[in-house]
Amino acid sequence: MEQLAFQDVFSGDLSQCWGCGCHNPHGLQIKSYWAEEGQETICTWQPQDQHTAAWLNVLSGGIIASLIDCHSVSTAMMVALHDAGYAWTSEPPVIYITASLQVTYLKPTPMTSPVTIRARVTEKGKKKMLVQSSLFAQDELCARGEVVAVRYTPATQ
Ligand SMILES: CCCCC/C=C\C/C=C\C/C=C\C/C=C\CCCC(=O)SCCNC(=O)CCNC(=O)[C@H](O)C(C)(C)COP(=O)(O)OP(=O)(O)OC[C@H]1O[C@@H](n2cnc3c(N)ncnc32)[C@H](O)[C@@H]1OP(=O)(O)O
Repeated sequence: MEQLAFQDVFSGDLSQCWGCGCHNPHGLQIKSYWAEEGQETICTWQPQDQHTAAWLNVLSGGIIASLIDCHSVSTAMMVALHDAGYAWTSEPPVIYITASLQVTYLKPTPMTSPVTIRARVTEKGKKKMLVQSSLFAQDELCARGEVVAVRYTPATQ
């Protein structure tokens, strides 16, 4: 049986996210998994020709930022659920959104092979989490990310 990804349990609006919504046909449709339950997460994604920066075989920095954003916020949400003792395999009862996103581009990222992002939560506050990540291509570290994810409470609640 295929392994369940974090994004497979998002439905409704969450499943339409451009970076990670599994029901957005125009989006990146990333899939995130535990590398180590409750601690580290992993996402592997294959770039397509249209994701190029101006040079052929160099991945767009904006796409890299989106990959890091979505994988990191998904990680924050799943770590929050894990810490609260909830199963993460059904629609999440808490939502995190991006408060800040910082990307450091270390090397051009090639597009001929999949990129892999590994993330972990390095600081936990009552309402916010700091998620640090590394993006690799062909086993080389090409970018680093730092995302502040904040628990989102709709105004109507
Ligand atoms: C905005 C509507 C979003 C609708 C939600 C829909 C979908 C959610 C999406 C995804 C969830 C599903 C899967 C995950 C994957 C996808 C990732 C994509 C996510 C996005 O693409 S989403 C769009 C871009 N995103 C925004 O559109 C945010 C606009 N913005 C705001 O909505 C507010 O700005 C908010 C909520 C961020 C904070 O507002 P707030 O009132 O809750 O914050 P508050 O003041 O209470 O702070 C609480 C603690 O966060 C710290 N804090 C706050 N802001 C900070 C910052 N910028 N940097 C560092 N720390 C910060 C404070 O310092 C305090 O920290 P401490 O607790 O330690 O004092």
